[in-house]
Amino acid sequence: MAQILKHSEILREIRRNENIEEVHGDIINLMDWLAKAPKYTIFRINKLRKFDPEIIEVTLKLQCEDLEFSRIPKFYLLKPDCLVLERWPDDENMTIPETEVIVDASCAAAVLRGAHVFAPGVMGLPTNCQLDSFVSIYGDLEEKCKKGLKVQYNGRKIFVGMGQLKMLRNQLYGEDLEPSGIAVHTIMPASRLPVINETMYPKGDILLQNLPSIVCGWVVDSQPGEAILDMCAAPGNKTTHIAEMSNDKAMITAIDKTVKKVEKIQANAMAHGIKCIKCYAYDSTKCWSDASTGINVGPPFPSNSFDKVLLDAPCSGLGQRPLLLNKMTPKMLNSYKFVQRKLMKSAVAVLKVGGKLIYSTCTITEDENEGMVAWALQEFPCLRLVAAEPLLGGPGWSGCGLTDEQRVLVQRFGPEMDPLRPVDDLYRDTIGFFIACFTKIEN
Ligand SMILES: C[S@@+](CC[C@H](N)C(=O)[O-])C[C@H]1O[C@@H](n2cnc3c(N)ncnc32)[C@H](O)[C@@H]1O
Repeated sequence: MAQILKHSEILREIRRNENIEEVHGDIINLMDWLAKAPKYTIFRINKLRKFDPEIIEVTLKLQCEDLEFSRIPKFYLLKPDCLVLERWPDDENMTIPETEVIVDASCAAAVLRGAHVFAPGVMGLPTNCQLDSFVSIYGDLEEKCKKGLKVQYNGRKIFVGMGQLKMLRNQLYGEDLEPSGIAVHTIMPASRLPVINETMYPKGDILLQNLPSIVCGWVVDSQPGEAILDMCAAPGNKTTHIAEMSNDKAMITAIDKTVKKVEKIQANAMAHGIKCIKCYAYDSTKCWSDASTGINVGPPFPSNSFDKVLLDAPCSGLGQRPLLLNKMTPKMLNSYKFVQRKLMKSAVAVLKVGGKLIYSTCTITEDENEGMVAWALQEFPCLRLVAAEPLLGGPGWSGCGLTDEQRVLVQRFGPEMDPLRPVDDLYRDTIGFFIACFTKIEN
């Protein structure tokens, strides 16, 4: 349970309700939910390319034969740009091999979401293993397993799946060795999510993306000809989505802090066959200056420049699932709202009157979500909160500075069931995420 948060004081920072007794049960449920993988795998489909679902069907049928199962998981297009894959049926039995491979916590989390085990994540492997033998994959929950362990690991560990060994000890451990590539080919994660990945398609055709991130693109709803600023864009997963939604016809400006990060956005755009994105390495907290002449020369930009601004803010990232290990301290957790406020200030300045500002985070804390919305509405009287449509996630938390009328305008993706808006299981069993949408009514 709440062991995933090393610092129990963090619980108080997540939801600052004065009556902590009242919300304690909710927070414990939230921690349990965070520790598990979502029940669905989601891929974003590149609308600019033709998508062939048969590749997935054929792959799943082959896996089904290997596993000696009788049927494949369900999969379907939720929308033309969103593919949903369900889990392997629960009544099909999985065998658990005796040989144990120990992997680090982030690798274990990836396996639970259907990934293979890559060499740098392998902490322990017995000496007498055979290539292609079947192994059980365990995640080290305490970071106490020494790299290269030869014997059984007896620390706190969690079974995350079974697979087939593709590398031996001499390829994984040794001085001056920097191993790369797949060390264990995952066959069946403990979550029963299918092992399907982007490499089965030409680069840029499909992208593994969490459903709320895709919803965020739908909220931006980019149209051809619109001037759109993506203030915190790297690696460009939402930037490429909004470009694709506009059929590569919006005028998108993407910013991130460093040249390296901007190169990632450019590579992503190229793989997706997108031309309508201009990228800049810049500090978005300073992306506004009235001495500037226009948006085409890059930041800083004049006031009232963009039809839409996406502020997908740097955040504490506590919505990631499964969250198996977390080193966040209360001090770190408290630091994010300050940069978010600075970014919000620039976002409001460069947004046109009548324009749309979309604020999002992949975290669960009140301060970074409802708290930011309440702060922005108080700080910028020119802003009005509008419905972040399509409203697919739940309403914002109560007791966090928003009225019920305001709570239903935002989207909080989490396990809560709020009578203000029932939410379909598909949109509840995602990562923790938050989206709010504002419009600027005057200067
Ligand atoms: C949540 S991630 C963005 C993810 C991205 N929108 C996507 O969907 O692929 C936040 C990003 O904000 C960037 N960032 C943080 N502070 C920034 C600043 N002052 N100016 C510009 N970018 C910043 C980080 O480098 C990071 O890439």
